[in-house]
Amino acid sequence: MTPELADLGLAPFFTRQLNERELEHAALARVTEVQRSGVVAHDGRDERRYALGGSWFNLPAEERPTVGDWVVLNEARDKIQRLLERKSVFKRVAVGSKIDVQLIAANIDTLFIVTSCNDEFNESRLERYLALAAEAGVEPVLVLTKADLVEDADAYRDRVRAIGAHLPVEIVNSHDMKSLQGVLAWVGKGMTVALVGSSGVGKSTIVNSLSGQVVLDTGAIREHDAKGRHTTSFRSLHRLPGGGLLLDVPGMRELKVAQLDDALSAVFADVASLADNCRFRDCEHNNEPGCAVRAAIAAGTLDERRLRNYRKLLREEARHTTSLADQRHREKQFARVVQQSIDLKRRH
Ligand SMILES: Nc1nc2c(ncn2[C@@H]2O[C@H](COP(=O)(O)OP(=O)(O)OP(=O)(O)O)[C@@H](O)[C@H]2O)c(=O)[nH]1
Ligand SMILES: [Zn+2]
Repeated sequence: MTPELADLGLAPFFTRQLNERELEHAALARVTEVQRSGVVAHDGRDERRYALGGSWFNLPAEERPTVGDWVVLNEARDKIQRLLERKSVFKRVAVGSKIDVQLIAANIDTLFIVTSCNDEFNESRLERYLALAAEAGVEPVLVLTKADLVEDADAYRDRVRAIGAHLPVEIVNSHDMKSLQGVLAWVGKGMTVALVGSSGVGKSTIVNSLSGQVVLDTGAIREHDAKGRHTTSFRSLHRLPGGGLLLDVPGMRELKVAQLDDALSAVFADVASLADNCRFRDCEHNNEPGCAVRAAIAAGTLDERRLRNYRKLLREEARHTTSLADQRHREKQFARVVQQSIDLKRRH
């Protein structure tokens, strides 16, 4: 594989998926834009459009290429043959008469969850983003901006620690490259990052600072100059001077809760494990006797807000999964829970 592909984020995770024939003859490309009946992809030399034939559109949306995907080209390098398995994927789930999945971006390594050291800071919103990152399979890094405008930025670090003791946190002034060194460490060579966060928290400012100069929007690969300062941009994928790639698609900025299921119990593992200790297996943590969750709230070791937000996200999640099959499954599960609690009461 050419070094240019490594610059585009090609990693062993992807090359391992190639068969022998492909390893010898095929070329790879990374998708930089999705269009109505084709995609734009970069093969390490050029960025060009590839038409997608009708057979691609018979596939579910999740099996069609999205920005960030790696694809195998034919030997003539004019057609996409297949899609490589993804390391991670962000998707949006719209629920109407049927569930409609829309892919936003694939193969992001790190998600910068950007928030400011001021009133914009909101634990519940951060938990929502953390759940999204977990669902997508992406490592989250919390970036707290506007540290230069407050006395005690570390207080915000503590508030993040209360959500997750091991979450990586970077406290920055987005205008000041010196304070962005910690952030820079997450965008090493070949790493693909994306940013989410409310409007005005400083996402664009961070990108401009990291880029060191205006992000070029031409497609051609430019050689790094002697000082390695040039930034190159391929549609939605911007190459940063440090060797990392920034994936910037409109959909990322408006990310909402997708299908969260397991991700929620991961982000709220503390609540879930407390609930394991409730006397009743179907405890709703209201006023039931022997409720371990209520006990933790009373003891001050669990924030009631956290329980509320967990419930709210669970409810949203429930609304998102309303296909008939799922409904039946839920009904069965519910019947089982009811039976369990009847059994439990009999035994007491
Ligand atoms: N003092 C200070 N100002 C900042 C910092 N980060 C961002 N700003 C300012 O905040 C404003 C908004 O920053 P943007 O980078 O445009 O925010 P954004 O997140 O990209 O916003 P959207 O494009 O609406 O999503 C600008 O005026 C920035 O100069 C910071 O760390 N310190
Ligand atoms: Zn309980």
